[in-house]
Amino acid sequence: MTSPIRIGTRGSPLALAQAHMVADALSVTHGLASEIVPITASGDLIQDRPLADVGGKALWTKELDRCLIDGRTDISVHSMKDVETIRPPSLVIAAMLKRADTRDRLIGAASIAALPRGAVIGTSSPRRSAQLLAVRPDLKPVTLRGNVQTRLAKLARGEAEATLLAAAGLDRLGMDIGVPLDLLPAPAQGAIGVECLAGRADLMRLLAAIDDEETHRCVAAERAFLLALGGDCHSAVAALATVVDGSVILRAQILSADGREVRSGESADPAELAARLLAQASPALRAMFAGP
Ligand SMILES: NCc1[nH]cc(CCC(=O)O)c1CC(=O)O
Repeated sequence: MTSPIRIGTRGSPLALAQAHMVADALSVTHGLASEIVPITASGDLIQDRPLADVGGKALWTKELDRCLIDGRTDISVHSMKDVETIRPPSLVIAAMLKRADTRDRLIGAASIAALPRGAVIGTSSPRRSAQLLAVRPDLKPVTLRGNVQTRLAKLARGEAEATLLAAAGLDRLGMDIGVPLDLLPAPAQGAIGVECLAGRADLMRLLAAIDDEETHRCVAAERAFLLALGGDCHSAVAALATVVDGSVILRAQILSADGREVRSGESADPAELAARLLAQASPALRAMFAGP
């Protein structure tokens, strides 16, 4: 390939940092030049409401997908956590970079236990608020949207006393803040995916060389679990796969919004685990999911 590879990305500082990581990998592995093409996603324009209320994960990918399909970009770089489980059939996630720290970090207190009674916690993630409420029912989750910098600015202005952010994102931004928590993360947290047109065999070959197979297998298992649950952006779902003796083991949980019901389990089979947790769940929790 002679012309630089055009890398479509969202324009937030985190998204740009991730796009540069993919550009570096292509440069190191193949000596290839690339060009970063920032694209505004509809999700970036909506800052005042939880995303779950305005259209979900497609808000992050729709414009990037359009650019690939129209040939304005060659590849898209995504936080895999923000990518819907069902993708357009003409696109394929051809590579995932080696996964970073999968944990959340708490910012604003030394631990969950150290938070003052009734503390206001800024997060728009149903998973994070349910997991917090499961251990501290007195806490008051409030919506806190925007990119990492925006959320931290809102925190500094006193919109909340504390917040949870992904360690991977903070690390990629060079922000050494917060304390890691041992909560089970969102499916695919910490993984960066590279997508291209399924018809571009030339690109798929290049991307295969920067793919981290273990990350890819684990994220695929976490996404298979999400797909089998039939969850949407309102459902609180956590999942983390690891490779143990060559096999993928998935640990996962589904939670009610108030954190009073938590169904957890472990399996080598994502669909089996989804079916098992749904079978254990109360009718109200099960109703949060479309099911297998
Ligand atoms: N939903 C926003 C989002 N998507 C991916 C990351 C962090 C990076 C990652 O998980 O790879 C973040 C920010 C956050 O949750 O703190």
